[in-house]
Amino acid sequence: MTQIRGLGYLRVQTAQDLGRWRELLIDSLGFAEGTGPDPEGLYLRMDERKARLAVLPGETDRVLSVGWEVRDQFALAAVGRAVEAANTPVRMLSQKEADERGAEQVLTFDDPAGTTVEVFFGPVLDHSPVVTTLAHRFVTGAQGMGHVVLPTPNFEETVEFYTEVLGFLPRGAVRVDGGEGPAVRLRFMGVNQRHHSLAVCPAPHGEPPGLVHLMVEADTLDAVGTALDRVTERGFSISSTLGRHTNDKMVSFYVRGPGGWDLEYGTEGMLVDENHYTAEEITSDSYWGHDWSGSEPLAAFTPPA
Ligand SMILES: Cc1ccc(O)c(O)c1CC[C@@H]1C(=O)CC[C@]2(C)C(=O)CC[C@@H]12
Ligand SMILES: [Fe+2]
Repeated sequence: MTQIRGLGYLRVQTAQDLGRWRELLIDSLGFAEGTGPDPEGLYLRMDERKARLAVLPGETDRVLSVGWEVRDQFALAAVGRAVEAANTPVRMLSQKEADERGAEQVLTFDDPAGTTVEVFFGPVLDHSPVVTTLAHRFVTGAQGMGHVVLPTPNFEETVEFYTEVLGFLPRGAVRVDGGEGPAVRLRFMGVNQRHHSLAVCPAPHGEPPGLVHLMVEADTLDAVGTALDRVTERGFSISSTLGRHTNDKMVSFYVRGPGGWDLEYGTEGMLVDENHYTAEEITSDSYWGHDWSGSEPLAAFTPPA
């Protein structure tokens, strides 16, 4: 049994205009503005948490850390022991660093792809109303913040680490090789009723930004449709049109953010019942829609210049 309860937060660095990020995240996708220690940073709320997403100014566009939540200090200690037993060095963040992340205590280590993982307990709440420009709610709670798709240059090792060391449950796969030659799969993994909180995707170069997409879920199709109108009006590039996925049944679209990775914005994701679920291989990403033909190349898959 995994100790990890869900995706808790995501911290990214950006070299791009924070005003443009604001147009995307707050004005279009309906994130609520939160607060945090960096006066130049953008802190986004989805619920009663202080900040679920932090976009912080820096030299390059890259993921700073992916934050996974555990129940309490005992679960955090158990994760620390498991990671150390796998010969991966771990470090406890300082009080100041934990405060910056809005958590009581945070453990950090690198995954085999080089992504900085943070595991935390005791998220700090902000009880002020979550004021969004879409008048909707984000689906979080026991399903966590959403899901991330991480690129990795050493796929098998990365999947083993998340499943065998951190205890993520396999939640199926999709072949991305066109069916010929050696199988190349994108693998989905879950830790709660959300079908996947994590997917890992083979990427040859291990290039920044170290992220393929972040998915967040809204409670209504109207919020998703309205968000799609807004990103289109504001001239953001639509990586994929609206469609319904075959595995998690999510209706979503993908929009390219200023950082070279996508935000997937969806609704109607299924709830997995672990008593009956088995990991399946899907042969199409969607029942309908999800036309990727207009997508600009993802930074994570673009070879270094
Ligand atoms: C297949 C699928 C199901 C549920 C999801 O939340 C989800 O993001 C995906 C992946 C969608 C998409 C794909 O299938 C083809 C390969 C793609 C374009 C990528 O390289 C990243 C997203 C992938
Ligand atoms: Fe996704």
